[in-house]
Amino acid sequence: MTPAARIQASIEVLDRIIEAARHQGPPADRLIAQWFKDHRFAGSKDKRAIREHVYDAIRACGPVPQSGRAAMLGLAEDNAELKALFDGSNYGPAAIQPDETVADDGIAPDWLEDRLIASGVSQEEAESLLTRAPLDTRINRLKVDGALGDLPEAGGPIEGLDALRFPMGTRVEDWDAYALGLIEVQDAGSQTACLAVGAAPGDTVVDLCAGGGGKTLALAAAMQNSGTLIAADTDKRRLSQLAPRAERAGAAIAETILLDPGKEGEALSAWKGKADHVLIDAPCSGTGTWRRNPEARWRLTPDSLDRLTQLQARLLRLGASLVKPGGHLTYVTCSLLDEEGKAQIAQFLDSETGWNAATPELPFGRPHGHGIRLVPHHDGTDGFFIARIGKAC
Ligand SMILES: C[S@@+](CC[C@H](N)C(=O)[O-])C[C@H]1O[C@@H](n2cnc3c(N)ncnc32)[C@H](O)[C@@H]1O
Repeated sequence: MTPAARIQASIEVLDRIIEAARHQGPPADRLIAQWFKDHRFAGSKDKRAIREHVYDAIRACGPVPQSGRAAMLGLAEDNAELKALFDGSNYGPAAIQPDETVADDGIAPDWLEDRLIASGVSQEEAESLLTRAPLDTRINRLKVDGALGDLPEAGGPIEGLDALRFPMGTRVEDWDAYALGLIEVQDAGSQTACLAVGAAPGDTVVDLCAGGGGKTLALAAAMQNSGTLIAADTDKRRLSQLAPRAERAGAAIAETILLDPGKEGEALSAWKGKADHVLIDAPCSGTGTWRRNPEARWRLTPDSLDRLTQLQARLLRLGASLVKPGGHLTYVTCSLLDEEGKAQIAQFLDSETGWNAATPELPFGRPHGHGIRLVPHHDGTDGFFIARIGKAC
């Protein structure tokens, strides 16, 4: 494909992504993969270039762009080389017309930018949400005693964690060490959240929103496969990913429970007041993960955010009911919006007696309300709010 044809292809892909963002359709990654499947003539260099153009354009547009072409024109505004490719050549994009619509730049749709500002997120911090994330891995201590053997790439140790960082796009999934469960892909922020829980061998731990089990596996390792570890979620598809992952990681104690939305407490009644630790990795807006899913900011609406904050408050109360006297609850969101983090914990502590803030010293993050906040700009991790609260004895 010519460079101009790659731009036109990127415009077509962006059209699909914009349409999907407006109607809660498939995520960008899946749409890009589908486009490549439908256009087999695209070679590996073409694919790499198209993927890069598409993600650069998504990052460049704050609000949802009017069209793929408007998004690409927005990206080309400060890039003369890119602009020159709008040359009307065969398979390339038509020449730029005077008064053509150009998408707005910015961090996010206006209402969402306002919410970030209201949550005390600085311009620098907000911009860091749209940078590119490295690939972090956790060394699985259920399988690795001492030093990890040689890997195809060296990776840099992440201070404060038992972890290695690789450049973005490193294909660790192709490595033997990954297939053998010696390393797990997990952002350093997620690893920090697992550390906050403070799970130890012999404990009873409930991972209330376990999803595919990324944090469950880290908890099993912290517990050295000793104790009770419940992984619960309402999403059958995600929860079903845990068994093969646990097998690979040697996480023998993870037990899954599929929850019925609205009736979660019934399935968990056996653990009421019994858990040493409850982790709530709550469903959230994901504003802290825009480095990986930049188009997620086009999908969020004030209504969907309201629904999420209501669900978070409900899950917080449900999780708290499982904690035994003297036990702890760790509440986590990969979001920098205070209504999903700092304010949730403040409201809980204001309205419930017998609980106190107990967030431990962690390798990343700065104090934020009763917890800590991690931001790519400061911590090099995804954005997170993490708070641990303790129940009186
Ligand atoms: C941030 S994700 C969890 C990611 C997971 N802990 C990990 O480390 O991979 C939030 C999860 O909450 C789950 N969820 C949504 N509503 C829920 C509910 N009512 N009860 C329990 N889990 C719920 C979602 O299905 C999703 O898997």
